[in-house]
Parts: sequence; structure tokens; C-alpha cells
Amino acid sequence: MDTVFDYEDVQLIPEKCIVNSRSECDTSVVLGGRKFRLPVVPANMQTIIDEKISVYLAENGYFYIMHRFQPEKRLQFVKDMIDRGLYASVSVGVKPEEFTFIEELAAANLKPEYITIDIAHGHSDAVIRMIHHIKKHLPETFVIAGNVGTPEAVRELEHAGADATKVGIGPGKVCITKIKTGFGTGGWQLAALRWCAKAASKPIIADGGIRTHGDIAKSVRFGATMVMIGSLFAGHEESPGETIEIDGKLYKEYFGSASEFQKGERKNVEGKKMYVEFRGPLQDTLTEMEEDLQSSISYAGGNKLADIRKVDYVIVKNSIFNGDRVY
Ligand SMILES: NC(=O)C1=CN([C@@H]2O[C@H](COP(=O)(O)OP(=O)(O)OC[C@H]3O[C@@H](n4cnc5c(N)ncnc54)[C@H](OP(=O)(O)O)[C@@H]3O)[C@@H](O)[C@H]2O)C=CC1
Ligand SMILES: Nc1nc2c(ncn2[C@@H]2O[C@H](COP(=O)(O)O)[C@@H](O)[C@H]2O)c(=O)[nH]1
Repeated sequence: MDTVFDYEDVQLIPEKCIVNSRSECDTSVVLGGRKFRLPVVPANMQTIIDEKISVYLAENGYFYIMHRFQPEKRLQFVKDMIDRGLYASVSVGVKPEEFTFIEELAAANLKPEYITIDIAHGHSDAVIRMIHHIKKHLPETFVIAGNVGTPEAVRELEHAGADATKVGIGPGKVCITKIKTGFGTGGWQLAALRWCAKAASKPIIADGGIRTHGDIAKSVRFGATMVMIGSLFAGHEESPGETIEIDGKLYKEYFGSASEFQKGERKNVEGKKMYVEFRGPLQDTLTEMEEDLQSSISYAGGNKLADIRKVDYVIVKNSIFNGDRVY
């Protein structure tokens, strides 16, 4: 592998503008035959997404993936979304009861449009077995498999039948995998994305490490079709995490899916809890992301998302913030 770098080490190089207004730039993306307004999906974590947010995102043209941490509610969730005329998008693990859940969906003739296999170390036979299981019982469902961090893993999961792979092991804000195990793409997630994207023949979802809206454009440049984001979505008034007040300022709870707060025990803990600053309504962030991405497309000299893929870049090793705070 050649040079490695992360989001903050890279700047994209502008091309001559071809639009008269940033509003002409189209940020939409197609995944699994559906068109979404943004190439962004809030992380399938319990402090990021819930039923209400899922409905809001589906109704308003955004992609969502419901988390898998209240398994007793999942079947009804799929049914409710279908009854409302909305697409259903849920997550599964790989334990035996998760295989049963797929069979229950099929038996009830409930066919989610999207199922995401959400495992820390997705390059595994267990994930391959689950891909085969979903394709056998729900052949029309679009299967996203992850998480992985190598081209070999992308190829193997695609070969097993995955329709998209999710790349990112350890770059997350509440992740401690990199510290506790010494493994992962933390610190070089953007280069890992590029490495994986070169091997991919199907869409890639870049997962973790997004700290600014510009990082979304950088992900697209290096091969992502969609970008999964946790921390930037944790602080909204709709966010499911607890709201606390410190010295008159509001904060929201954000914890890892492999943290003791999620697991209820201190076993194989690879995640932590933090508090993020309150950011107001979710739609304000989605609108700002869209505006910023429209601007990115204009700097790329284009009018659609794919035009970002063509731009050149420089590596500026840890210097783009020049000592400034991000916000
Ligand atoms: N993207 C990332 O960097 C990471 C994300 N996470 C998130 O945390 C949540 C929990 O993940 P996960 O622990 O996989 O889910 P589960 O706790 O559901 O574990 C899934 C299965 O995989 C096994 N397993 C877990 N990790 C490994 C491993 N390193 N090697 C072999 N087998 C393993 C588990 O067994 P056993 O527990 O007995 O080993 C279990 O049978 C998920 O939402 C995941 O996305 C967690 C860590 C990293
Ligand atoms: N290593 C861990 N990674 C985790 C855990 N819970 C979630 N995640 C991953 O983080 C991203 C979100 O990253 P962010 O930088 O946008 O906040 C999420 O989608 C998961 O892939 C965990 O407990 N440990």
C-alpha cells in the first residue's frame, strides 16, 4: 500500500466553476434502486436513530438504517414502515436468533428493502453465512455488509452476495477498538476507503471518522457512495440520547454500540460514552450538509455528486486546520 492519510490530511483541488448558483448542484444519490437527497446516513446506533427519526428521514427522501438493539421491536417496525408506504431498512447481527429473525420476516411476507449486517469484524464466515441466509429467504432485499477495512474483505463479501459493503474499523468518535486491540482504520480511514474502493465492484459506505461536512465530499472523492455518520448526528433535539445541562449549556449523550452502556456489562468493551454539544433541530443539520455539499460540487467544477470523484487532491499532513478549532 502507498501513502496513508486521513480526512484532515487532505484538501481537494478546485476546478473551474460551471454553475451560476450552488443551488444548481445536485447532491442526490441512488442506492439499492432508490434516490436519496444526500449521500449521508445517520449511524445505526441507539443514541442516533429511533423509530421517529426513521419515519422522518424516509418521508423526507433521506436514507436511514434502524439499529438492532431492541430486537423485540424489529418485526413490528418493518410492518409499520410498510403500512405507512415507506421503505424499511433494519440492522441484524449474526447470532442464532438473528438468523431466526430473517426467517420470521420471510414467513410474515415482510420484505425490508434494506438489511445491514452490523458487526465489528465483518470479514468473517458468520457474516458470509448471514448474507447467504438473507439472499435465500429475502432475495429482493438490498444487503449491506460490514464492517471491513481491506480490499480482500470487500471482494469476499461482494462475492458472497452483499450488495454494498461498509468500510471502517475503529475510526469512530466513541470507538476505543484502536486503543484496546491495536487494529483498524483509525487514523487512516480515508486511505483505507480509497484502498477498498479500488477493489469494489458495488457501492461502498464509508463509516466513521467524519468530523466536518467537508469530510463527506472527501469520502465521495475517495470512492464512497454513501457516508455513515454518528457524532455529527448525536446532538439534535430529536436525538434519542439523554439531554443534560451543565452550567446552563445543553449536551446530548452519545455512546458506542460496543460500550458497557449499550451492552449492560463490561465484557469485550470497545466503545465509550461522551456528551456532545446540543445542535438544535435535525433538519437544520441536513439542510446545512446539503448546502455545503452543493458548494463542494461547485468547487469540483461540476453540477452533480459524481463530479467530485474526478478532482485532484493534495496531502497536507495534519496542517489544514492550522491550529484553528473546527467550529
Ligand atoms: N465499526 C467499528 O469500528 C466497530 C463497531 N462496533 C459496533 O459495536 C456493535 C457490537 O459489535 P459486535 O461485538 O461485532 O456484535 P455482537 O456483540 O452482536 O457480536 C457478534 C458476534 O460476533 C462475535 N464477535 C465479535 N467480535 C468478534 C471478533 N473480533 N472476532 C470474532 N468474533 C467476534 C461475537 O462473539 P463474542 O462476543 O463471543 O466474541 C458474536 O458472536 C455493532 O453495532 C458494531 O457495529 C464495535 C466495534 C468496532
Ligand atoms: N469501535 C467502535 N466503533 C463503534 C462503536 N459504536 C459505533 N461505532 C462505529 O462508529 C461509527 C460512527 O462514527 P462517528 O465518528 O461518525 O461518530 C458507527 O457508525 C460505527 O461504525 C463502538 O462501540 N466501538
